[in-house]
Amino acid sequence: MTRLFDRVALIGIGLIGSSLAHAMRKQKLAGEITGYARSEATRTKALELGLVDRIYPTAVEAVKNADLVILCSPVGTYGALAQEIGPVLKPGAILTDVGSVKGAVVKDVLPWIPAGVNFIPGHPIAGTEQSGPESGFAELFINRWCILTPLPEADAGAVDRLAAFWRACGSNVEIMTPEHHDLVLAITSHLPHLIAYNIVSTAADLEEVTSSEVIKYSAGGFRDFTRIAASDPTMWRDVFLNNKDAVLEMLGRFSEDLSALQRAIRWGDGDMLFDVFTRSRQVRRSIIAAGQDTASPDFGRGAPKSQ
Ligand SMILES: NC(=O)c1ccc[n+]([C@@H]2O[C@H](COP(=O)([O-])OP(=O)(O)OC[C@H]3O[C@@H](n4cnc5c(N)ncnc54)[C@H](O)[C@@H]3O)[C@@H](O)[C@H]2O)c1
Ligand SMILES: O=C(O)C(=O)C[C@]1(C(=O)O)C=C[C@@H](O)C=C1
Repeated sequence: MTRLFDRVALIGIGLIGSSLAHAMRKQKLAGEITGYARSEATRTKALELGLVDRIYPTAVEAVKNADLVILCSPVGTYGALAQEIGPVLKPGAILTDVGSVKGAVVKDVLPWIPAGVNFIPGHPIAGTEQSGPESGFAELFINRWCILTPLPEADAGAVDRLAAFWRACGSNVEIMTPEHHDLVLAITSHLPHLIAYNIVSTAADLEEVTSSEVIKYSAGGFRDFTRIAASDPTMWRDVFLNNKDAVLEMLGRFSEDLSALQRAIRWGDGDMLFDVFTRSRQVRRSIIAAGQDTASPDFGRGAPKSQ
């Protein structure tokens, strides 16, 4: 793979930042990688793991002369970071992010971006419940979607360069509006996390009553929820605070459907339960048929496609 950017700056070196560093190293996409991390421990770890060539205690130092700047911290931090780095971004540079929400990011970041800098929001639909600089791996983005939500006035050449970057990391790239992204992700990612946090929290309350039986007898279904519910609390707090409208809309729909199931159980409506379960099973089968089952042992083992 060829070098796509001379200098890439990573702002925040956690799961996604470190995975990007690994992917860039593996595919030789960047001449040089710089980083910003707030803690001395993360800065030392990032150098030790070879994730970055140089790492700084301020974002301003990290982004100087960078051709591509990627915000990889929780969504709630982007506005203040953009305000800080906006004045020192290199003219012609691309500023992007990996945040799980897009509308709020545009609102928070855009006001601080000088003319001549290409701000192109992005979101890799790839992750795990792990966090921190040691949790990343180069294959994370392979065969996964990366959604870009460029503004209508975005420079087409810059969008193509960023799309080429994500393809080189192994992803398939899709372009959509921030509003559409937030609505889709509210049901496919945000609500499932809320449900997982809630069911595990309810079970933890019951734990006192059942004295450790929840852990002892946790079967596959509950265990799968605990994996999702082990995701980073700061990241997910910021997701829900910043995608409020779409999540509340989907939560409303979900609650109505849950009430319908509750009613079916109460009144012994087996046909309804059977129909809902049959349709849901079909969704799972479609995901597997589309090759999007990340739990499969073969998922993501292939090499990134060439551009
Ligand atoms: N985890 C996932 O599954 C996933 C998937 C796709 C996108 N995302 C998005 O990627 C971003 C990072 O998530 P992650 O999973 O890598 O989280 P993470 O917790 O592993 O890493 C985030 C890093 O940002 C640092 N950070 C926090 N506040 C900061 C600030 N003000 N300035 C600089 N750094 C700061 C933290 O110390 C941490 O090292 C989030 O915006 C999240 O929405 C996460
Ligand atoms: O696989 C997981 O652990 C994830 O939760 C990844 C996941 C998702 O919901 O699919 C989580 C948040 C993101 O913004 C993108 C991906």
